[in-house]
Amino acid sequence: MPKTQPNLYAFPSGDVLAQALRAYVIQSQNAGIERHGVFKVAVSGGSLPKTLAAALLAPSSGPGDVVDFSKWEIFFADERAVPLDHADSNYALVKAELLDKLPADQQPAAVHAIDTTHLGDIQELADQYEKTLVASFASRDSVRLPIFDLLLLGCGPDGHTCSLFPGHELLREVDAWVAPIEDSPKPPPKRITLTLPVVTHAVRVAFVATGGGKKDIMKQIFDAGAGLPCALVNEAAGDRCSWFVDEPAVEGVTFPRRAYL
Ligand SMILES: O=C1O[C@H](COP(=O)(O)O)[C@@H](O)[C@H](O)[C@H]1O
Repeated sequence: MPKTQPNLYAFPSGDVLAQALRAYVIQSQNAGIERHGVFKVAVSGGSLPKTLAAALLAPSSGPGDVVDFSKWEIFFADERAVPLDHADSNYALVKAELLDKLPADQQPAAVHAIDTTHLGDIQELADQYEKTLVASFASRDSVRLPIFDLLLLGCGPDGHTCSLFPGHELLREVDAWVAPIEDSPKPPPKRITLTLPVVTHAVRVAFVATGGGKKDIMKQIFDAGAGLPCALVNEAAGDRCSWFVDEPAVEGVTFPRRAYL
């Protein structure tokens, strides 16, 4: 069977990107709710939460354009081993950008932050977060991998995503759902992350990358296929993977763009 390609959607402005991202997330939300009554989504930190908030907090334009946070079960694609109110915490960022801005009747069904009693032992931190996934996605014996409805990911300027870094041995992890990393090249060094098999098994994976600072790595990911973590996701997920980028981020990239309809 021929391998499918990821969808590369490039937009002239952040506003247009946010509108398309909103439509895509709502489509994914509705499919998840239809499938199992909730929407199981994992989010990243970095630059993503701000763009996501711009997309999701916009007023609804009609009955087909409804973000129903009360059906959302939110997980973290990766997290830093810091307290939940620390400036480096991905949870703190998502809370400040998005969760704190939701009205009382639109609080998510669940927000799965890390259990901070395990900050000193990141293997334990990862194990505990994996147990959180097991509790939501059924037991590890009956489900080989959790299948998220959607992963909302960023792409670092080195091609990392989640806390999966180029050339790191964690890219070869095949068993664990959640893994610790002690030597992240980007600070802080201690983190936990969803593993590559979990990322690539999601129903949908969406990357958001904006700004000219990403154009060199985007060329490597799309035109050179250089074995970078983001490129590995593209390769394994194919057309289940969609990129929402602005024009500066893909300047010089020859990989064909698709129109977002
Ligand atoms: O360290 C991290 O970086 C990536 C990418 O961040 P960005 O600011 O370049 O978009 C992010 O997706 C990840 O969650 C975070 O822990």
